[in-house]
Formats: sequence, C-alpha cells, structure tokens
Amino acid sequence: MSTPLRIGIAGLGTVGLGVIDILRTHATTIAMRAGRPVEITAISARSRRDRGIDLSAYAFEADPADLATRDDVDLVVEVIGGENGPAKETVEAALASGKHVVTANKALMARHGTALAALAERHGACLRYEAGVAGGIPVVKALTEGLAANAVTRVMGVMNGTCNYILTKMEATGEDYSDVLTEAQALGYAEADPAFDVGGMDAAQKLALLTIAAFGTHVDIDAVKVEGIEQVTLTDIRYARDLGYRIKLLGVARSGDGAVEVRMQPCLVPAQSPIGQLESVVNMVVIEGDFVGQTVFQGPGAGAGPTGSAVVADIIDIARDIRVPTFGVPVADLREYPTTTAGSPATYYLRLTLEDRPGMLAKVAAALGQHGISINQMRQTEHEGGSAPVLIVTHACLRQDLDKALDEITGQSMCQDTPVAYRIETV
Ligand SMILES: NC(=O)C1=CN([C@@H]2O[C@H](COP(=O)(O)OP(=O)(O)OC[C@H]3O[C@@H](n4cnc5c(N)ncnc54)[C@H](OP(=O)(O)O)[C@@H]3O)[C@@H](O)[C@H]2O)C=CC1
Ligand SMILES: N[C@@H](CCO)C(=O)O
Repeated sequence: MSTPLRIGIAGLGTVGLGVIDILRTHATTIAMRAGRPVEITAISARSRRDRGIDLSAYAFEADPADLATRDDVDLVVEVIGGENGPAKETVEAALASGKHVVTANKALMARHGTALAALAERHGACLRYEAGVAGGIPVVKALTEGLAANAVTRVMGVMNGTCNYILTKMEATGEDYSDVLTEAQALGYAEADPAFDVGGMDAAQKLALLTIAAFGTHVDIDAVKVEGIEQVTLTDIRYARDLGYRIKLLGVARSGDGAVEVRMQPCLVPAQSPIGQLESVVNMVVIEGDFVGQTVFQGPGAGAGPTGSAVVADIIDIARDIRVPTFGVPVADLREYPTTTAGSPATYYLRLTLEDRPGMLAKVAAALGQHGISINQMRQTEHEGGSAPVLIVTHACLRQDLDKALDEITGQSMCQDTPVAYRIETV
C-alpha cells in the first residue's frame, strides 16, 4: 500500500464538515484516483462542541497553527475564513514547514495570495484555492490547466451564490430582502459576516483571483471597483424584467489599452441569456480566450457539498503529485499591469422618480443630451401621487458622462428620489 496523504482540517463549519463527509463517503474511490489513501489525522476549531458526527478518531488542536506543524499532517485544509488572524497564521505556518495547503478562503487569497504562493514556492509546497472561486465549479483548474494555451481576453460571471439567491428569490416570491438573506445564511451560503456577500466584496475577491490567473498579473483588491446589491429594490428587479432583463451581481475583468478593467457591480443582463437565466445559489463563469473562443462554466457556488467537492479535488491533485503553480505561473513571472476602473462604454438602465409637472421629461432629455447621452427607450409607468416614475434605456455612453448628467438632474430638483442607474452588460 502506498504512503497515505495525511490531512489536517482547520475549521469545522459548513465547508470543513463537507470535506470530512466527502473524504469518508468516497474514501475508496478517492484512494484509487489519488493513487494513495487520503486520511484525516487532525482537526481544529474554536470549540469541541458536538457537530453531529463522530470526530473522535482525529487529534484535536485548539490552535490551528499547531495543527499546521504537526508531524502527522502533510496537507492542511484551511476553512476558517478571514483575510488575517488564525487563517493566515495557519497557512503561513503550514507552508513554512513545507506542508501543502488547500484553502476555500478567497479573502485571504485575494489579499495575500501572491505572497503566500511565493512562500509555498520557496518551501516546495503546493497552495491551491479552487473552492474559493465559484464554489463547486472547477474554474481555477480550467484557467490554469484546461485553457492554458490561450491568451484570455475576458472573464466574467456571477460569483456570489448568496446574492443570486437573494435577487432571484425576491423576484419569484416578492419576499423582503432581509428575510431572504436570513434564509441564505441558514442554508450555509453566506459568509460569517454577510456584508461581504451583499456588499460585493466576496465576489470581488473571487474575481481578483480569476484575474491574476487569467491575465498573469498582480491585482490590488483595493483597486477593484465594487458595488453590492444592498440598494437593489424589488421595484427595479420587476421593471428590469418588464424590459426583458434581470439584475445580477456581475463581475467583469477584461484586458485592453494597457490595463485590466476589473469591476463587480449589479448589472442588467438579457433575461434570455445564460447568465440571465441563473437561479438560486448557482454561479456562472464565462472565460474567453483568443484561440478557444467563449467557454461557459455553471454550477453551485456555495454550500457544504459543492465547496467540499472543490477542496477534495485539490487534495486529490496534490496526492497525485500534480504541481501547478498557484496562479498558473510562478509568482516571479506575474506582471505588474495597472487595474483600471475607468470602464468601457455601455448602455444604462435609469429609473427616475420625477415630479409630475409639465416639462420634466424635456429637462431630463436635455440634461442627458448635454452630456452626449442619447435615449434608446423611455417608458413612463403609473403615476403615484405627485410623482411620475420614468424608465430610460440609454444608447452606449461612459459612466462618468452619465454621472454628470444625473448630478445635473438631481441638482435641478426634478427628482423626488435619488436616480437609479445600472449598467446593461453585453453577455
Ligand atoms: N460556506 C460556503 O458555502 C463557502 C465558504 N467558503 C469559504 O470557506 C471558509 C469557511 O467557510 P464556512 O465553512 O462557511 O465557515 P463557518 O463559519 O461555517 O466555519 C468556520 C470554522 O472555523 C472555525 N474557527 C474560527 N476561528 C477559529 C480559530 N481561531 N481556530 C480554530 N478554528 C476556528 C470555527 O470553529 P467553531 O465551529 O468552533 O466556531 C468553524 O468551525 C471561508 O473562508 C469561506 O469564505 C468558500 C466557498 C463556499
Ligand atoms: N458566501 C459565498 C460562499 C461561496 O464562496 C457565496 O454566497 O457565494
């Protein structure tokens, strides 16, 4: 029998327990695929409370950094979470001891990934993070292996299951935003602090990781333009639907003009497009390469099973001694490439709540026209009291010009509410 790969699991929450379940359920198959047994030897969590399964066969470490340096651990699974603190200390301790690390922690990887990858390289260890990007979808592997022949031109997608769950459930049931968020938390989809989900940062971290692997560049997570879904209302979800669109928290990274444009924001996409049809916790990542064209990856983006599946796949690769650099190329070969938030031209959806008096629409059209923005569609919906809700779809324009026009409209006190503007993305 070949030497087992011995695993220490730091974190026994949704993902940690999912990993243990898969390693136990498929122990025989995994051993055949990995070419050797994969055995859990040690675990760590904050408390030793009952987790509904028998964990007595494994050594327990109260401090996950101690687990990381145990002699009977060859590979550490870090599923604690957080960009610093115990997660970072555990991963650093493991890599510095030459132990492999598999993590689901995109916050850690987006902030410190290249430094950690360099540490792994120095100590001859592997650092993998498939589960950190789009849950169960093997999209990191697709970029760093399956599509390695290509120059990537664009990566985009829906990468936060919690947000897609909220947006689609609100649309289907009319339920309140906060009630649906509570459901997503109960299902184990949300981050420990769900503000990372609904504020867009969780998805932005995933997009940053894909950008590094796709374009071979360093990415400063703080330079990524991030907007969340907290301000998205059922009213806009329904109006967008009436116009043939759905609102998605969409991430886009594209190269051009000597920079990479990276942004994560709520956008309208055609309702009939593959991204427009995504329901519930499902994620989708679209990768475009110069030789392959467009490839589309779809699957569950969160939850114990899908995320555990990605963690275990990384473990199996390491057990097989497959050594792919963390971001597809050695850290020294990653380029400095500016990240731009300038944004390419796009059409926009606008909702304005105008005062219901003569000449208002003409003033709006004039303000848009003065900034070179022409109107493609305009629809006035039912009047409410003294206000007249107006929906506008523009022709392609730059966001900075639109913002100037909206400032002018707001400055002239024509609107009773702050104007709503969402980019309409070509997908
Ligand atoms: N949930 C999901 O669907 C997905 C999560 N991820 C990522 O996976 C990681 C884990 O997420 P998830 O499982 O949901 O998180 P949970 O909050 O469910 O679990 C976190 C675990 O870490 C343990 N922990 C926290 N602090 C310490 C510490 N100081 N020492 C030891 N253990 C500690 C907790 O212990 P205790 O239980 O005792 O409190 C808990 O078991 C995160 O990085 C997350 O972003 C990635 C993809 C999907
Ligand atoms: N909170 C994340 C987990 C998966 O990374 C989500 O909802 O997508």
